Amino acid sequence: MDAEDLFRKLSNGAKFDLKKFQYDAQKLQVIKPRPVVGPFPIQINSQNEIRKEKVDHEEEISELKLISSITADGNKKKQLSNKDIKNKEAALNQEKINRFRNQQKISVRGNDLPPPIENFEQLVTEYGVGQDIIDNLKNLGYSVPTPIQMQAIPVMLKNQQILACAPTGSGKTAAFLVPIIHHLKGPRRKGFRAVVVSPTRELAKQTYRECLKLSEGRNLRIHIISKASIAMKKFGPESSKRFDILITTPNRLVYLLQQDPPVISLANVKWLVIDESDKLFEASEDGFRDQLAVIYRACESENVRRALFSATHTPDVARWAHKNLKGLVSVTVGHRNTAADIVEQQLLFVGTEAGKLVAFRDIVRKGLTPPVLVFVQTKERAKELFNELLYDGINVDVIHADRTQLQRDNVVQSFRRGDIWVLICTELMGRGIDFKGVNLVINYDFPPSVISYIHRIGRTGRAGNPGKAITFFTENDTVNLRSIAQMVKDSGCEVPEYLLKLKKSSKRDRRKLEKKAPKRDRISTVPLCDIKKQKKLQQKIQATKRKKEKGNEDGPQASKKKKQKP
Ligand SMILES: Nc1ncnc2c1ncn2[C@@H]1O[C@H](COP(=O)(O)OP(=O)(O)OP(=O)(O)O)[C@@H](O)[C@H]1O
Repeated sequence: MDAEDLFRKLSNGAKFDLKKFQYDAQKLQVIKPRPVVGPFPIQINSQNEIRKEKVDHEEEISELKLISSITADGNKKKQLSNKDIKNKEAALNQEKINRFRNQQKISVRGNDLPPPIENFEQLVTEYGVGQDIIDNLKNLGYSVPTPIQMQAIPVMLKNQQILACAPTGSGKTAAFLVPIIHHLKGPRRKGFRAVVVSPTRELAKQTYRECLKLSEGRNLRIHIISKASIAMKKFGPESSKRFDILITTPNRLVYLLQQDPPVISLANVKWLVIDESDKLFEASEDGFRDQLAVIYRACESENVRRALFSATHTPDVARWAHKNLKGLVSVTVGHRNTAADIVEQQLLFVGTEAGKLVAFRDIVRKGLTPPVLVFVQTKERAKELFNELLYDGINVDVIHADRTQLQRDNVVQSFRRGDIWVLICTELMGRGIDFKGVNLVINYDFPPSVISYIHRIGRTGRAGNPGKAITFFTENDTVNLRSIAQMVKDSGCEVPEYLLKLKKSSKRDRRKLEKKAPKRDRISTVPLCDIKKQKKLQQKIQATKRKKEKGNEDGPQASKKKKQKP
């Protein structure tokens, strides 16, 4: 009888939720004991350990000094030279650093590596970072650094170029913003000295907001390129001198750079940060990679430093970074390309396309705890599902590339405020977006890649909060199913055994799926006679929303925009 059978027997044959009863299962060795990999629990739990280790380490060093003083008196056989003591001290220090990195699941490669910080105060004492930045961090509720912040901040403070990979929701944004704000000090009227590139406008806006908060009191001029600022011809060689930090999507920046003559200069840029670097390196239809090349060339200063951040790692980016970035330090937290295991994951077989709505309604019937994010593969399907759920009377909205920027902004705001409970979205929202407290992510359509799965489900389980992700799959979703099932299992969640034994999909099929979404039946169960009724309802809702949006535009948003003006 193996341990699992024994466990079942002890529990009267009941099928145990191994995730829920993880502690008992680990004790009975039904599952392997797993260290908590989520960034937040590790560091919070380990604060006492850190203190204890510090004491142990100090004791070791003073013991070393004591031995040497005894030997100096000639009471011991071998006298330790000063050099020996120094070497031994350095070895003990390194051992301590390694132990700490192991605890925090930080692995690091490169030369001249700074030790990780254990608390934000060390930034003041060891790197001369202003207390105002630490206060700003504290005001945001960041009392202890996350593992990526522990290691990436010192690396960037030492002006080293970095390739960083850490789980979704683990605080990468502050990890690159803090050193940049420190380096730039205050406004200089030299034009942009730091650029942060993000794949979507929503993410750029979020980073912009975090940058404003972290740099409060420094008067740095932070700018985000908007359609309006382009239309108003806000840029020009002189006017852009007023700014210090630029946060943007690649296409808008490239548009300005490619004007004849260019209306924006990146000649004084000291830091170029590529957030979601693997996405921006994709040679996709969006042409991100080509756009990135234009930006890269425009940052022509000899001293420009680059920092690449993402939750997922692709060999392409790593190869490029190692080849092109001098003195590169690579920092990885946890295992590469794994799902944040603070998220409880479930793979749900729904048979056919029609089964998805049934399953969704079943989840709603059992009780849905908002906010909920629902991912579909295309904007057409997002609209279809929206119509269905609207008909069900669910408090739902939808975001996709066809909506106007104002609509997109308003939807994001409403979802953040809790006015919308269920938000249907496409891959657009898959990366980087930090909605506080998303309880559930539903992959209504199976993700096109393992990387996409990691980012999508990473919209929940952020900043140490638990989350849940349910992924529907039909009999046609075979590509990547096995890999994703393995990932779910490795995170300690249950998956049906047969999924792990499926045939591995070919590279060609995986590529094909990434390039083109598979054909699926329309999402629609609304009887024809009700369609008219539904359209009317929709028009009514849209009209109310438009009214609201107009109100918002004239109201607080407009005054906020005025405030941000340089
Ligand atoms: N040191 C900290 N202590 C507490 N909360 C933090 C800390 N650092 C960041 N956070 C919070 O954690 C959440 C996730 O941070 P962030 O958006 O930077 O994650 P990320 O690693 O960039 O995620 P993704 O890979 O999905 O883009 C945010 O809500 C942020 O405010």
